[in-house]
Amino acid sequence: MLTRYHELLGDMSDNPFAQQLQAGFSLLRFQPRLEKLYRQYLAAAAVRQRRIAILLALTIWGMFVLSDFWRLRTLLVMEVWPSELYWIFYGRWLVFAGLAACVPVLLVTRLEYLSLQLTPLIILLGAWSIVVINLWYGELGFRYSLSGLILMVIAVFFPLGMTFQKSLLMALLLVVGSMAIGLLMAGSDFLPAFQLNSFYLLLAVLVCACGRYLHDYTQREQFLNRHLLNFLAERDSLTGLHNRRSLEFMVREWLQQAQSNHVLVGFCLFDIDHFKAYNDSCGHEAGDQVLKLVAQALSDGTRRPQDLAARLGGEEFAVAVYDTSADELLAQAEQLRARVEGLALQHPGLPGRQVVTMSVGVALSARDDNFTRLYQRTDEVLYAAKHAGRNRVVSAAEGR
Ligand SMILES: Nc1nc2c(ncn2[C@@H]2O[C@H](COP(=O)(O)OP(=O)(O)OP(=O)(O)O)[C@@H](O)[C@H]2O)c(=O)[nH]1
Repeated sequence: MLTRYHELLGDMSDNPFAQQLQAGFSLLRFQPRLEKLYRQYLAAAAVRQRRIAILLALTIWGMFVLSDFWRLRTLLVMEVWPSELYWIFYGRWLVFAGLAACVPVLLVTRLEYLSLQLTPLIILLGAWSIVVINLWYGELGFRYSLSGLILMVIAVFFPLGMTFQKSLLMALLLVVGSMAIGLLMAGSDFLPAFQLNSFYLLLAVLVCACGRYLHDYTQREQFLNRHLLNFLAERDSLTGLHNRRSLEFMVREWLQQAQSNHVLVGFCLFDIDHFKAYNDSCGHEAGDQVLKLVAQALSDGTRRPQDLAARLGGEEFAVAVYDTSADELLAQAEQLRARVEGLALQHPGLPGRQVVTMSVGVALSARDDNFTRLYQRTDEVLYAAKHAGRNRVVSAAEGR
Protein backbone atom coordinates (compact mmCIF):
# COMPACT_ATOMS: atom_id res chain seq x y z
CA MET A 1 0.00 0.00 0.00
CA LEU A 2 2.70 2.45 1.08
CA THR A 3 4.81 1.69 -2.01
CA ARG A 4 1.80 2.57 -4.15
CA TYR A 5 1.33 5.79 -2.20
CA HIS A 6 4.91 6.82 -2.98
CA GLU A 7 4.34 5.99 -6.65
CA LEU A 8 1.24 8.20 -6.51
CA LEU A 9 3.31 11.05 -5.03
CA GLY A 10 5.77 10.65 -7.90
CA ASP A 11 2.88 11.02 -10.39
CA MET A 12 1.78 14.23 -8.69
CA SER A 13 5.18 15.91 -8.80
CA ASP A 14 3.67 19.30 -9.74
CA ASN A 15 1.41 19.33 -6.68
CA PRO A 16 2.90 21.52 -3.88
CA PHE A 17 1.64 19.20 -1.12
CA ALA A 18 3.21 16.13 -2.79
CA GLN A 19 6.43 18.11 -3.39
CA GLN A 20 6.61 19.04 0.29
CA LEU A 21 6.02 15.44 1.40
CA GLN A 22 8.83 14.30 -0.84
CA ALA A 23 11.20 17.10 0.17
CA GLY A 24 10.56 16.43 3.90
CA PHE A 25 10.17 18.92 6.74
CA SER A 26 12.43 17.73 9.55
CA LEU A 27 12.89 21.35 10.71
CA LEU A 28 9.09 21.61 11.02
CA ARG A 29 8.80 24.24 8.32
CA PHE A 30 7.10 24.06 4.90
CA GLN A 31 7.73 26.23 1.86
CA PRO A 32 6.34 29.76 2.58
CA ARG A 33 2.89 29.41 0.92
CA LEU A 34 2.12 26.07 2.57
CA GLU A 35 3.55 27.27 5.87
CA LYS A 36 1.10 30.20 5.86
CA LEU A 37 -1.78 27.84 5.09
CA TYR A 38 -0.67 25.42 7.80
CA ARG A 39 -0.42 28.16 10.43
CA GLN A 40 -3.93 29.38 9.61
CA TYR A 41 -5.18 25.82 9.97
CA LEU A 42 -3.24 25.37 13.22
CA ALA A 43 -4.56 28.59 14.75
CA ALA A 44 -8.18 27.65 13.93
CA ALA A 45 -7.84 23.98 14.91
CA ALA A 46 -6.35 24.81 18.30
CA VAL A 47 -9.28 26.94 19.49
CA ARG A 48 -10.90 23.82 21.00
CA GLN A 49 -7.65 22.82 22.72
CA ARG A 50 -7.29 26.36 24.10
CA ARG A 51 -10.84 26.19 25.47
CA ILE A 52 -10.04 22.93 27.27
CA ALA A 53 -6.68 24.30 28.46
CA ILE A 54 -8.24 27.43 29.94
CA LEU A 55 -10.71 25.37 31.99
CA LEU A 56 -7.86 23.19 33.20
CA ALA A 57 -5.75 26.24 34.06
CA LEU A 58 -8.62 27.93 35.94
CA THR A 59 -9.19 24.75 37.98
CA ILE A 60 -5.52 24.30 38.85
CA TRP A 61 -5.00 27.98 39.65
CA GLY A 62 -8.21 27.96 41.69
CA MET A 63 -6.67 25.16 43.75
CA PHE A 64 -3.59 27.35 44.34
CA VAL A 65 -5.89 30.17 45.49
CA LEU A 66 -7.54 27.83 48.03
CA SER A 67 -4.17 26.49 49.13
CA ASP A 68 -3.07 30.08 49.95
CA PHE A 69 -5.97 30.42 52.39
CA TRP A 70 -5.03 27.09 53.98
CA ARG A 71 -1.27 27.64 54.20
CA LEU A 72 -1.55 31.24 55.36
CA ARG A 73 -4.44 30.69 57.77
CA THR A 74 -2.30 31.55 60.85
CA LEU A 75 -1.44 34.96 59.35
CA LEU A 76 -4.94 35.72 58.13
CA VAL A 77 -6.21 36.15 61.68
CA MET A 78 -3.57 38.82 62.46
CA GLU A 79 -4.93 42.29 62.84
CA VAL A 80 -2.27 43.90 60.69
CA TRP A 81 -1.26 41.83 57.70
CA PRO A 82 2.40 41.85 56.60
CA SER A 83 2.76 43.48 53.17
CA GLU A 84 3.99 40.17 51.60
CA LEU A 85 0.62 38.65 52.44
CA TYR A 86 -1.14 41.31 50.37
CA TRP A 87 1.29 40.78 47.52
CA ILE A 88 0.74 37.02 47.53
CA PHE A 89 -3.01 37.54 47.16
CA TYR A 90 -2.64 40.33 44.58
CA GLY A 91 -0.31 38.15 42.46
CA ARG A 92 -2.49 35.07 42.73
CA TRP A 93 -5.72 36.91 41.90
CA LEU A 94 -4.11 38.89 39.09
CA VAL A 95 -3.29 35.64 37.24
CA PHE A 96 -6.72 34.21 38.08
CA ALA A 97 -8.35 37.34 36.60
CA GLY A 98 -6.13 37.05 33.49
CA LEU A 99 -7.23 33.43 33.02
CA ALA A 100 -10.88 34.30 33.61
CA ALA A 101 -10.63 37.16 31.05
CA CYS A 102 -9.56 34.57 28.45
CA VAL A 103 -12.86 32.70 28.81
CA PRO A 104 -15.05 35.24 26.93
CA VAL A 105 -12.25 35.68 24.35
CA LEU A 106 -12.43 31.95 23.67
CA LEU A 107 -16.20 31.77 23.66
CA VAL A 108 -16.98 34.76 21.43
CA THR A 109 -16.20 33.78 17.82
CA ARG A 110 -15.25 37.33 16.79
CA LEU A 111 -12.60 37.53 19.55
CA GLU A 112 -11.14 34.05 19.04
CA TYR A 113 -8.20 35.36 16.99
CA LEU A 114 -6.95 37.23 20.09
CA SER A 115 -6.61 34.00 22.04
CA LEU A 116 -3.49 32.91 20.13
CA GLN A 117 -1.70 36.17 21.00
CA LEU A 118 -2.85 35.95 24.62
CA THR A 119 -1.72 32.33 25.15
CA PRO A 120 2.06 32.94 25.54
CA LEU A 121 1.45 36.07 27.65
CA ILE A 122 -0.81 34.20 30.07
CA ILE A 123 1.64 31.29 30.38
CA LEU A 124 4.59 33.60 31.06
CA LEU A 125 2.54 35.68 33.51
CA GLY A 126 1.55 32.46 35.31
CA ALA A 127 5.11 31.11 35.40
CA TRP A 128 6.74 34.29 36.63
CA SER A 129 4.05 34.89 39.23
CA ILE A 130 4.80 31.39 40.60
CA VAL A 131 8.39 32.58 41.25
CA VAL A 132 7.30 35.88 42.78
CA ILE A 133 4.59 34.37 45.01
CA ASN A 134 6.88 31.61 46.25
CA LEU A 135 9.60 34.11 47.09
CA TRP A 136 7.06 36.07 49.15
CA TYR A 137 6.17 32.84 50.91
CA GLY A 138 9.90 32.56 51.68
CA GLU A 139 9.92 36.15 52.98
CA LEU A 140 7.12 35.18 55.38
CA GLY A 141 9.24 32.28 56.66
CA PHE A 142 7.39 29.48 54.82
CA ARG A 143 9.13 26.67 52.95
CA TYR A 144 8.53 26.96 49.25
CA SER A 145 9.18 25.08 46.03
CA LEU A 146 9.37 26.19 42.39
CA SER A 147 8.09 22.83 41.03
CA GLY A 148 4.98 24.64 39.76
CA LEU A 149 7.23 25.93 36.95
CA ILE A 150 7.32 22.38 35.55
CA LEU A 151 3.55 22.61 35.07
CA MET A 152 4.07 25.82 33.13
CA VAL A 153 6.69 24.17 30.90
CA ILE A 154 4.11 21.45 30.14
CA ALA A 155 1.59 24.22 29.34
CA VAL A 156 4.06 25.89 26.94
CA PHE A 157 4.34 22.67 24.90
CA PHE A 158 0.64 21.85 25.07
CA PRO A 159 -0.84 21.89 21.52
CA LEU A 160 -2.41 25.34 21.86
CA GLY A 161 -1.74 26.59 18.34
CA MET A 162 1.80 27.93 18.84
CA THR A 163 4.45 26.49 16.53
CA PHE A 164 7.13 24.19 17.95
CA GLN A 165 9.78 26.89 17.51
CA LYS A 166 7.67 29.46 19.34
CA SER A 167 6.97 27.01 22.17
CA LEU A 168 10.69 26.28 22.52
CA LEU A 169 11.47 30.00 22.62
CA MET A 170 8.74 30.54 25.23
CA ALA A 171 10.13 27.68 27.37
CA LEU A 172 13.60 29.25 27.35
CA LEU A 173 12.13 32.68 28.14
CA LEU A 174 10.21 31.09 30.99
CA VAL A 175 13.34 29.51 32.54
CA VAL A 176 15.64 32.51 32.01
CA GLY A 177 12.95 35.01 33.02
CA SER A 178 12.18 33.07 36.20
CA MET A 179 15.84 33.06 37.16
CA ALA A 180 16.19 36.78 36.44
CA ILE A 181 13.11 37.64 38.52
CA GLY A 182 14.36 35.46 41.38
CA LEU A 183 17.80 37.09 41.31
CA LEU A 184 16.26 40.57 41.20
CA MET A 185 13.97 39.89 44.15
CA ALA A 186 16.16 37.74 46.38
CA GLY A 187 19.68 38.29 45.06
CA SER A 188 22.08 35.36 45.35
CA ASP A 189 19.88 33.79 48.12
CA PHE A 190 17.64 32.65 45.29
CA LEU A 191 20.26 30.50 43.57
CA PRO A 192 20.24 27.46 45.91
CA ALA A 193 16.43 27.19 45.62
CA PHE A 194 16.54 27.65 41.88
CA GLN A 195 19.42 25.23 41.35
CA LEU A 196 17.38 22.46 42.95
CA ASN A 197 14.58 23.06 40.49
CA SER A 198 16.51 24.07 37.39
CA PHE A 199 17.77 20.54 36.64
CA TYR A 200 14.22 19.14 36.61
CA LEU A 201 13.00 22.22 34.79
CA LEU A 202 15.47 21.71 31.95
CA LEU A 203 14.64 17.99 31.86
CA ALA A 204 10.95 18.92 31.59
CA VAL A 205 11.79 21.26 28.67
CA LEU A 206 13.71 18.45 26.94
CA VAL A 207 11.02 15.78 27.43
CA CYS A 208 8.13 18.10 26.49
CA ALA A 209 10.01 19.47 23.47
CA CYS A 210 10.67 15.91 22.17
CA GLY A 211 7.01 14.96 22.64
CA ARG A 212 5.86 18.15 20.96
CA TYR A 213 8.29 17.70 18.03
CA LEU A 214 6.88 14.21 17.34
CA HIS A 215 3.31 15.52 17.68
CA ASP A 216 3.96 18.44 15.30
CA TYR A 217 5.72 16.25 12.77
CA THR A 218 2.75 13.86 12.63
CA GLN A 219 0.29 16.77 12.48
CA ARG A 220 2.15 18.32 9.54
CA GLU A 221 2.27 14.97 7.76
CA GLN A 222 -1.49 14.55 8.25
CA PHE A 223 -2.09 18.10 6.99
CA LEU A 224 -0.23 17.37 3.73
CA ASN A 225 -1.86 13.96 3.30
CA ARG A 226 -5.34 15.39 3.86
CA HIS A 227 -4.82 18.07 1.22
CA LEU A 228 -3.49 15.47 -1.18
CA LEU A 229 -6.48 13.21 -0.59
CA ASN A 230 -8.80 16.18 -1.12
CA PHE A 231 -7.00 16.98 -4.34
CA LEU A 232 -7.26 13.37 -5.54
CA ALA A 233 -10.93 13.18 -4.59
CA GLU A 234 -11.84 16.24 -6.64
CA ARG A 235 -9.69 15.66 -9.74
CA ASP A 236 -10.11 13.56 -12.85
CA SER A 237 -7.18 11.14 -12.94
CA LEU A 238 -6.64 11.25 -16.73
CA THR A 239 -6.76 15.00 -17.38
CA GLY A 240 -6.14 16.56 -13.96
CA LEU A 241 -9.25 18.76 -14.39
CA HIS A 242 -11.90 18.92 -11.64
CA ASN A 243 -14.17 15.88 -11.70
CA ARG A 244 -17.95 15.83 -11.75
CA ARG A 245 -18.30 15.71 -7.95
CA SER A 246 -16.09 18.75 -7.49
CA LEU A 247 -17.88 20.69 -10.26
CA GLU A 248 -21.28 19.87 -8.81
CA PHE A 249 -20.18 20.96 -5.34
CA MET A 250 -18.80 24.29 -6.60
CA VAL A 251 -21.76 25.07 -8.86
CA ARG A 252 -24.24 24.36 -6.04
CA GLU A 253 -22.29 26.79 -3.84
CA TRP A 254 -22.03 29.41 -6.61
CA LEU A 255 -25.77 29.21 -7.31
CA GLN A 256 -26.48 30.06 -3.68
CA GLN A 257 -23.97 32.92 -3.62
CA ALA A 258 -25.27 34.20 -6.95
CA GLN A 259 -28.78 34.52 -5.47
CA SER A 260 -27.60 36.79 -2.67
CA ASN A 261 -25.14 38.76 -4.84
CA HIS A 262 -27.67 39.19 -7.67
CA VAL A 263 -25.33 37.80 -10.32
CA LEU A 264 -25.65 34.88 -12.76
CA VAL A 265 -23.81 31.59 -13.10
CA GLY A 266 -22.98 30.41 -16.62
CA PHE A 267 -22.73 26.73 -17.46
CA CYS A 268 -21.26 25.16 -20.63
CA LEU A 269 -21.22 21.51 -21.68
CA PHE A 270 -18.63 20.39 -24.26
CA ASP A 271 -18.77 17.08 -26.11
CA ILE A 272 -16.06 15.96 -28.55
CA ASP A 273 -17.60 15.15 -31.94
CA HIS A 274 -17.38 11.62 -33.32
CA PHE A 275 -15.01 10.51 -30.61
CA LYS A 276 -15.96 6.86 -31.01
CA ALA A 277 -14.78 7.04 -34.62
CA TYR A 278 -11.50 8.58 -33.43
CA ASN A 279 -10.97 5.77 -30.92
CA ASP A 280 -11.87 3.18 -33.51
CA SER A 281 -9.39 4.47 -36.08
CA CYS A 282 -6.50 5.62 -33.82
CA GLY A 283 -6.86 3.43 -30.73
CA HIS A 284 -7.85 4.11 -27.14
CA GLU A 285 -4.42 5.44 -26.11
CA ALA A 286 -4.41 8.07 -28.86
CA GLY A 287 -7.97 8.91 -27.74
CA ASP A 288 -6.66 9.49 -24.22
CA GLN A 289 -4.04 11.89 -25.59
CA VAL A 290 -6.78 13.86 -27.35
CA LEU A 291 -8.77 14.03 -24.09
CA LYS A 292 -5.69 15.40 -22.31
CA LEU A 293 -5.02 18.02 -25.01
CA VAL A 294 -8.67 19.13 -25.03
CA ALA A 295 -8.62 19.35 -21.24
CA GLN A 296 -5.47 21.48 -21.36
CA ALA A 297 -7.06 23.80 -23.92
CA LEU A 298 -10.17 24.22 -21.75
CA SER A 299 -8.08 24.77 -18.66
CA ASP A 300 -5.89 27.39 -20.44
CA GLY A 301 -9.03 29.22 -21.54
CA THR A 302 -10.59 29.34 -18.06
CA ARG A 303 -7.90 30.96 -15.95
CA ARG A 304 -10.04 33.43 -13.93
CA PRO A 305 -10.57 32.37 -10.30
CA GLN A 306 -14.35 32.44 -11.00
CA ASP A 307 -14.02 29.88 -13.84
CA LEU A 308 -13.96 26.15 -13.34
CA ALA A 309 -13.23 23.51 -15.98
CA ALA A 310 -14.14 19.87 -15.35
CA ARG A 311 -14.26 16.53 -17.10
CA LEU A 312 -17.62 14.92 -16.47
CA GLY A 313 -16.60 11.54 -17.86
CA GLY A 314 -15.95 10.01 -21.28
CA GLU A 315 -15.50 12.80 -23.85
CA GLU A 316 -17.78 15.23 -22.03
CA PHE A 317 -16.41 18.37 -20.35
CA ALA A 318 -17.99 21.31 -18.54
CA VAL A 319 -17.04 24.90 -17.71
CA ALA A 320 -18.83 26.89 -15.02
CA VAL A 321 -18.46 30.67 -14.82
CA TYR A 322 -19.47 32.76 -11.81
CA ASP A 323 -20.86 36.25 -12.47
CA THR A 324 -21.33 36.44 -16.22
CA SER A 325 -23.86 37.63 -18.80
CA ALA A 326 -25.46 35.86 -21.78
CA ASP A 327 -23.14 37.61 -24.27
CA GLU A 328 -19.99 37.05 -22.23
CA LEU A 329 -20.82 33.38 -21.72
CA LEU A 330 -21.52 32.82 -25.41
CA ALA A 331 -18.27 34.56 -26.36
CA GLN A 332 -16.27 32.52 -23.84
CA ALA A 333 -17.81 29.23 -25.02
CA GLU A 334 -17.11 30.15 -28.66
CA GLN A 335 -13.49 30.98 -27.77
CA LEU A 336 -13.07 27.60 -26.08
CA ARG A 337 -14.63 25.76 -29.01
CA ALA A 338 -12.33 27.62 -31.42
CA ARG A 339 -9.33 26.91 -29.19
CA VAL A 340 -9.93 23.15 -29.47
CA GLU A 341 -10.51 23.36 -33.22
CA GLY A 342 -7.33 25.45 -33.40
CA LEU A 343 -5.32 22.57 -31.94
CA ALA A 344 -5.74 21.07 -35.44
CA LEU A 345 -5.74 17.47 -34.18
CA GLN A 346 -6.31 15.35 -37.27
CA HIS A 347 -9.38 13.09 -37.07
CA PRO A 348 -8.64 10.11 -39.36
CA GLY A 349 -12.01 8.55 -38.48
CA LEU A 350 -13.81 11.18 -40.60
CA PRO A 351 -13.76 11.68 -44.36
CA GLY A 352 -11.48 14.45 -45.75
CA ARG A 353 -8.90 16.34 -43.70
CA GLN A 354 -11.15 17.04 -40.72
CA VAL A 355 -9.89 17.89 -37.23
CA VAL A 356 -11.17 17.15 -33.72
CA THR A 357 -14.02 19.51 -32.85
CA MET A 358 -16.53 19.97 -30.05
CA SER A 359 -20.24 20.72 -29.80
CA VAL A 360 -21.16 23.09 -27.01
CA GLY A 361 -24.35 23.88 -25.10
CA VAL A 362 -24.50 26.93 -22.80
CA ALA A 363 -27.09 28.17 -20.30
CA LEU A 364 -27.35 30.88 -17.66
CA SER A 365 -28.73 30.29 -14.18
CA ALA A 366 -32.28 31.45 -13.54
CA ARG A 367 -33.84 32.59 -10.23
CA ASP A 368 -34.01 29.75 -7.67
CA ASP A 369 -32.13 27.47 -10.06
CA ASN A 370 -30.47 24.29 -8.86
CA PHE A 371 -27.63 22.27 -10.34
CA THR A 372 -29.87 19.56 -11.82
CA ARG A 373 -32.14 22.02 -13.64
CA LEU A 374 -29.21 24.07 -14.96
CA TYR A 375 -27.46 20.90 -16.12
CA GLN A 376 -30.57 19.60 -17.86
CA ARG A 377 -31.16 22.87 -19.71
CA THR A 378 -27.54 22.91 -20.88
CA ASP A 379 -27.66 19.25 -21.91
CA GLU A 380 -30.73 19.90 -24.04
CA VAL A 381 -28.96 22.64 -26.02
CA LEU A 382 -25.85 20.50 -26.33
CA TYR A 383 -28.09 17.90 -27.97
CA ALA A 384 -29.44 20.66 -30.23
CA ALA A 385 -25.84 21.59 -31.19
CA LYS A 386 -25.12 17.96 -32.11
CA HIS A 387 -28.36 17.79 -34.05
CA ALA A 388 -27.63 21.00 -35.94
CA GLY A 389 -24.42 19.53 -37.40
CA ARG A 390 -21.84 19.60 -34.49
CA ASN A 391 -18.79 21.90 -34.05
CA ARG A 392 -20.92 24.82 -32.85
CA VAL A 393 -22.19 26.60 -29.73
CA VAL A 394 -25.91 26.74 -28.97
CA SER A 395 -27.20 28.72 -26.01
CA ALA A 396 -30.33 27.92 -24.02
CA ALA A 397 -31.82 31.29 -25.06
CA GLU A 398 -31.54 30.30 -28.76
CA GLY A 399 -32.48 26.68 -28.17
CA ARG A 400 -35.80 27.51 -26.53
N1 LIG B 1 -9.87 7.03 -25.25
C1 LIG B 1 -10.90 7.12 -24.44
N2 LIG B 1 -12.16 6.96 -24.91
C2 LIG B 1 -13.20 7.08 -24.08
C3 LIG B 1 -13.01 7.38 -22.71
N3 LIG B 1 -14.24 7.45 -22.13
C4 LIG B 1 -15.16 7.21 -23.11
N4 LIG B 1 -14.52 7.01 -24.28
C5 LIG B 1 -15.10 6.72 -25.60
O1 LIG B 1 -15.80 7.84 -26.09
C6 LIG B 1 -16.70 7.39 -27.09
C7 LIG B 1 -17.99 8.17 -26.99
O2 LIG B 1 -18.76 7.83 -28.09
P1 LIG B 1 -20.24 8.28 -28.32
O3 LIG B 1 -20.92 8.54 -26.98
O4 LIG B 1 -20.88 7.33 -29.23
O5 LIG B 1 -20.12 9.69 -28.98
P2 LIG B 1 -19.35 10.18 -30.28
O6 LIG B 1 -18.75 9.07 -31.06
O7 LIG B 1 -18.39 11.23 -29.81
O8 LIG B 1 -20.48 10.82 -31.12
P3 LIG B 1 -21.18 12.24 -30.92
O9 LIG B 1 -21.06 12.60 -29.49
O10 LIG B 1 -22.59 12.03 -31.33
O11 LIG B 1 -20.46 13.19 -31.79
C8 LIG B 1 -16.89 5.88 -26.85
O12 LIG B 1 -16.28 5.17 -27.90
C9 LIG B 1 -16.13 5.63 -25.56
O13 LIG B 1 -15.51 4.35 -25.54
C10 LIG B 1 -11.69 7.51 -22.22
O14 LIG B 1 -11.44 7.78 -21.04
N5 LIG B 1 -10.67 7.38 -23.12
